[in-house]
This record gives sequence, C-alpha cells and structure tokens, in this order.
Amino acid sequence: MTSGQPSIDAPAPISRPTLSDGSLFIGGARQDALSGRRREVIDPSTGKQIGTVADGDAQDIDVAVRAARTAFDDGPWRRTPPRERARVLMRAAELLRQRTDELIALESVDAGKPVSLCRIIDVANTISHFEYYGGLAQGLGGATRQTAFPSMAYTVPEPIGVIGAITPFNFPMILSTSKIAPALAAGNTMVHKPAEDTPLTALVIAEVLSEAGLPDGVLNVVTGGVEAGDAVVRHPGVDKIAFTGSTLVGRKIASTAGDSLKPVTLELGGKSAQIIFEDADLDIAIGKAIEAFVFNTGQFCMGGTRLLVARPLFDAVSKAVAGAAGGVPLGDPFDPATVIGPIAGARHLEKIERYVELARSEPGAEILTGGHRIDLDGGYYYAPTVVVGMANDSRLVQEEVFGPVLTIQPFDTEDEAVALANSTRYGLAAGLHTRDLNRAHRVASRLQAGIVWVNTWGLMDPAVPFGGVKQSGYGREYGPEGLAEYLDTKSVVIAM
Ligand SMILES: NC(=O)C1=CN([C@@H]2O[C@H](COP(=O)(O)OP(=O)(O)OC[C@H]3O[C@@H](n4cnc5c(N)ncnc54)[C@H](OP(=O)(O)O)[C@@H]3O)[C@@H](O)[C@H]2O)C=CC1
Ligand SMILES: CCCCCC/C=C/C(=O)O
Repeated sequence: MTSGQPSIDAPAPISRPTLSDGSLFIGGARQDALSGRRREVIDPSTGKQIGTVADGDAQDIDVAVRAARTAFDDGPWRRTPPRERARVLMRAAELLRQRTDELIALESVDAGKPVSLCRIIDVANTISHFEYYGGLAQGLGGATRQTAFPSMAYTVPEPIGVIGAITPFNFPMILSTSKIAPALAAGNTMVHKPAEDTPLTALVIAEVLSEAGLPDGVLNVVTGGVEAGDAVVRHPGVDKIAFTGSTLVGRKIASTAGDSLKPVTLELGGKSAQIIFEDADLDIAIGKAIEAFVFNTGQFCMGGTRLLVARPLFDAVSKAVAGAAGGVPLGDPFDPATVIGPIAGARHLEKIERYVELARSEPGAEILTGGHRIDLDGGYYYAPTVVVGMANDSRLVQEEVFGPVLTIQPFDTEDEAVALANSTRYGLAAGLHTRDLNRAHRVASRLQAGIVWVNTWGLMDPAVPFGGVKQSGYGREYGPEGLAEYLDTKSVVIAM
C-alpha cells in the first residue's frame, strides 16, 4: 500500500471522538439528572476535560430502580422464553460489532486504553460475552428429581429480580457486560452504576440493547459517584448486588447489603504471584512476567505484580524483565503502536506514586527501572517500574498498587514459592512456569487463587470462570457459574 491508505488487513486508524453530553438511561429513554448536575469527563492522556455526563444521585437511583422494578414485576422480560432473550443478546452483539470503532474511541479516550489493545481485548470480549450468554440462555432449564415418596419433583431456574451492578474504571465495558449479559440472559432487570471516571461506554451498551429489542426499563444506567453507588446498595427495591472494585469498598458494600440480607457477589482486589521455576521456558516466562504487570497499564485486578523466581535465575531474570519492561512502547493511546497508555485518572496515579515512594525508604530495596511519572502531553503517565529487595511483609509487596509496578523476590524451594505466593490477604489469580507437568498440577492445586495460569498469564475467555478467594471476594463471573449467580432455583413437588 502507498499514499497512507490503510491496507485491507489493517484496521482504519481510530481518532479521538467528539463527545455529545451524556445523559442517564432510564426506562428506555435518555434523561438528565434530577438535580441538573453534570460531571466532567477527563481524557487521561491529556488531563483535559472533553465532555460531561449527568451526575446522578440517590434520587435518580430511586427512579431507575422503580423502572427496573416495574419492568421485572409487570413487564414481559422475565416471561420471555430464554431462546427469545438469547436472540436479543445475539442481536446486541452484532450491533456492537458494527459500532466497534466508536466503542474503541470512547473507551480509549475515557480510560486511556491503547486503541490496538482495546479492539482485541475490550471490544472483542464485550461482544463475545453477549454471544456466549445468548448461547447459554438457549439451554436454560431445570431438572426432574426422583423422590422417596410418590411425587413428581422438578426444579425451575428463576431470575432473582432487580440487580444493582456497580463497576470499576479499569475495564469499563468488559466488567459491565460480564454482569449485564448473564443477568439479562437469566431474565433479571438491572440498574447499572459505572465508575465515575469511565462512564461513556455503559451508555452505548444500554442504547444498543434497546435497539436490539430489550424492553424499556430492563437495563437502566445511572452515571454518578459514590452517593449513587451507595443508593443502589441501600435501595429496598434492589434484590441483589453485583460489584467489582476494591476490597475496601467491597467490604462496605457487603456490610450495608447485609442489613437487608441482600445477596452480593464481590470481585475485589488482587496481588497475584507468578512463579518461575528453574526448569521454565525462560523466553515465555520473561515475556509473560512483563505482560502480566504492564497489561492495561497495570490496572488489572489479576495483574501479576509479584514475580517469584528460583534463586539461581533471580539476577538474570530480574535484569531481563527490567530491561525489556523499560522498552515497552508507552504513549498516546490513539497511536496504534502504543502498548502502555496513561493511568485512567489523576487520583489513581497519585496512589501509585505513594506506593513507589515506600520502596525508596526501604533498606535494601532497589528500583531497577521506572519509579517516576512520564511527562507527556499533560497526561497521567507512569513508567513501568521493577523493584527488588523488598521485604515480603512490606506494603509494596502485600498491597494492591493498581499500576505498572512489579516486585521480584527469590525462592529456594517449591514449598517456599507456594508459601510466598499464598502470603497475602488476596487470592484472585496465580501462575507458574515449569516444564514439569507433575509440578504444574501439584503447585496449581496448592495456590490459593480463583484462577491459576500455567506457562501463560491473563488468558481469559467468557467460558472460563474467575473470581476470588480470601479477600479477593466471592462469587464467580464468566462461564455457566457466572449465569448461576443470577438465578434462583425453585423446586416444585407434586403429590401423585
Ligand atoms: N476482581 C475483579 O474481577 C476486579 C477487581 N477490580 C478492583 O477494582 C479496583 C479498582 O477500581 P476502582 O473503580 O478504583 O474501585 P472502587 O472500589 O473505588 O470503585 C468501584 C465502583 O464502586 C463505586 N463505589 C465507591 N464507593 C462506593 C460505596 N461506598 N458504595 C457503593 N459504590 C461505591 C465506585 O464509584 P466511583 O467511581 O464514583 O468511585 C465504582 O463505581 C481495584 O481494587 C481492582 O482490583 C477491578 C477489576 C476486576
Ligand atoms: C484478557 C483480559 C480481559 C480482562 C477481563 C476483565 C477482568 C478484569 C480485571 O481482572 O481487572
């Protein structure tokens, strides 16, 4: 190809979008917040305001919950045959596919995501979620059971009711869809409160589902801050909460919801360890060690932020990881070559800085690469940072930073590697690199985590469940397990 035209293989370049002011989406219609207040939308790659969205609060949540309640109690959705619900989800997937470039542009400008990755990760995964749960909806059904007395007994999977979904800033589309798709497939209705830093794509998803035939009031989106989130949790018209976010906020939500015995699923923080054994394929292991902590600029709850390396390999691996991490292309998310974009918001960047400062005052700690902001276009950039020599009980090793910061520690035995991997309060993901199949199974079974990757990191598919143990939360997303979170089982027993 010449003359700067895109080739047929390369996707067209994505440009920064011009935003129209966003409204709430309630009862199938766009509307302003009752207070009339609006919230700024900031482009993290420049730090500049690029638009506004309605700033919903408790009053708007009340209106949205009433719409969802009416749609659940009196509307057609829960009674729509699962196969027809599946058709709506499949149609939505197709409409989202047609709007791929728009979705990339919105998600990238909102969250600072590199456009190339946003296409293959965020948009692709969002679409495949609707397809996957559309497929599962088609197979929804109960079972007949044998009893010891003369009766006929069967089970019926039933939707729970109105779901309150509260989502974080790091994968706005995916983590919304991983709740919306299974909840709707099961016949529930929903009020969704996206993160205040990244509200844009939630509104497009609601609009697309409506266009695909979702009845009014089934999915309602209230953009807003903490007050709106808290109002979702407290509202008596909400039957269940699906939350992804920090352990700190998850704990508050579980406690508030506990007052009314509202069930909650919690996908919370992580501090995941990746172990490199002496027999690992080092090219793969080093590559994955880097991807695991720079992916999504480190804003990945399953980021591999603690690398544990067999002592004989420790110096060489640390040097290789630090050397290569410093060379990963960082910059404007709209440049197709960019792999590391900005941090999604100023407050998140400041948190990363505070954690790395701890390493500077730790005796014996050494920052092998990074450890500073990158001054570029006024954006919230932070250099990939690799630290060695931290004590295992230091805050940098034990707490979630949520940025591109990796600590590396040596180990001498398999037992020690497992003990170190399990030594935080979190249990979201873990990984190991080895050529020994026995060791792979043995260590995987001993790691306290909802998902374990062997000789890879971060491979995710809508069919494979994930979620936390320990303080990383409870419940599962993805897979049939993710659908089950939105269903109650009713048993019917008929005397014969
Ligand atoms: N386990 C998992 O699957 C995942 C976990 N995460 C975790 O999410 C965190 C990062 O996301 P972040 O957005 O900062 O997380 P937060 O916990 O700060 O916020 C998550 C959501 O909860 C809302 N919220 C905040 N306070 C309350 C409250 N008191 N009541 C109800 N809602 C509230 C937020 O609103 P607002 O935006 O207005 O503050 C946001 O919509 C990390 O800890 C990460 O590990 C992220 C992705 C996946
Ligand atoms: C390949 C990664 C897709 C991300 C899926 C959503 C999970 C988010 C998180 O754990 O932060």
